[in-house]
Amino acid sequence: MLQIDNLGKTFATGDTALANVSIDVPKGQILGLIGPSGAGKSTLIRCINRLVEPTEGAIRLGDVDLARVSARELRHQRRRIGMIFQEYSLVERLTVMENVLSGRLGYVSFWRSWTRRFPAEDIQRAFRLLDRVGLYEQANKRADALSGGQRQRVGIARALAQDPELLLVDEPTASLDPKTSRQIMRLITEICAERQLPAIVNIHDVPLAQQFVQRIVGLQDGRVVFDGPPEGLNEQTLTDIYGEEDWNPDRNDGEDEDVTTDTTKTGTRAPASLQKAREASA
Ligand SMILES: Nc1ncnc2c1ncn2[C@@H]1O[C@H](COP(=O)(O)OP(=O)(O)OP(=O)(O)O)[C@@H](O)[C@H]1O
Repeated sequence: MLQIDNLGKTFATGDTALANVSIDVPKGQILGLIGPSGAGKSTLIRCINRLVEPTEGAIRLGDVDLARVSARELRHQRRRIGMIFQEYSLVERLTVMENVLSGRLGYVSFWRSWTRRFPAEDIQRAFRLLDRVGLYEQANKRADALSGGQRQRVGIARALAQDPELLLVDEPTASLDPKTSRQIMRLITEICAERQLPAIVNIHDVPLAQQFVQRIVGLQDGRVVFDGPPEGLNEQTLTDIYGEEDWNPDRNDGEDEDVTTDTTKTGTRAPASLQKAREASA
């Protein structure tokens, strides 16, 4: 479905953010993108919808190479890609319904979008989506009256309103508490399964990724250093991705403690992040 081939990005500053990145994402697969700060996760997501121009490589969505399409064609192609953002990117003073309908803006005429007069079928679709994300009753509320989790549900419904073939999800839970984060990840994964939608989720929280995604790609310094199932993450592969000191949050908290083999808290020698993921899914 999505085929990223030998993708590279070097910024004008000379910083190489991505090098030789090749990833295929089949229909319905949810891929969690992990890696330390500066590894290139956002750049990869932004190259796919060409918010950042790739320096080399191909990004095929179906049979269209998004890296090669003209600016005019790109507007059309972007309708095929739904985006979900960390900070929701809602229009706060508009209602929930209006925010969801804004996902249809790429499909309606200039006049309709300017006057915000959407076809009846778009409104029906928006109600169905609000029902699916559990916000049917909130349709007429202003976005700024919602909780963070509810706002993210609006963001999900808006992305789906454009009937995308691919979801790009950038840190969807970074502003949410742990329970709401799990609810949002569960909703995204269920919806992807229902619609056979492929998704790339940029996610900092490794245990959360392990709990919900089917495949993990680890970036380090712009290169893919891990590509496999969540069970493939272990002390060695996490060290490949995050470096010697950085992948275990417990280790960072305690200056001199060596907690990678801490048996007091976990009762096992499993890396803490893996242990947390097991606990969360238990
Ligand atoms: N506009 C830019 N100009 C120059 N360099 C940039 C630009 N945007 C990103 N970079 C560089 O590209 C590299 C990858 O950055 P990117 O933001 O993609 O990383 P990231 O993995 O998303 O990090 P984080 O988790 O902190 O968001 C970094 O070295 C960064 O400094």
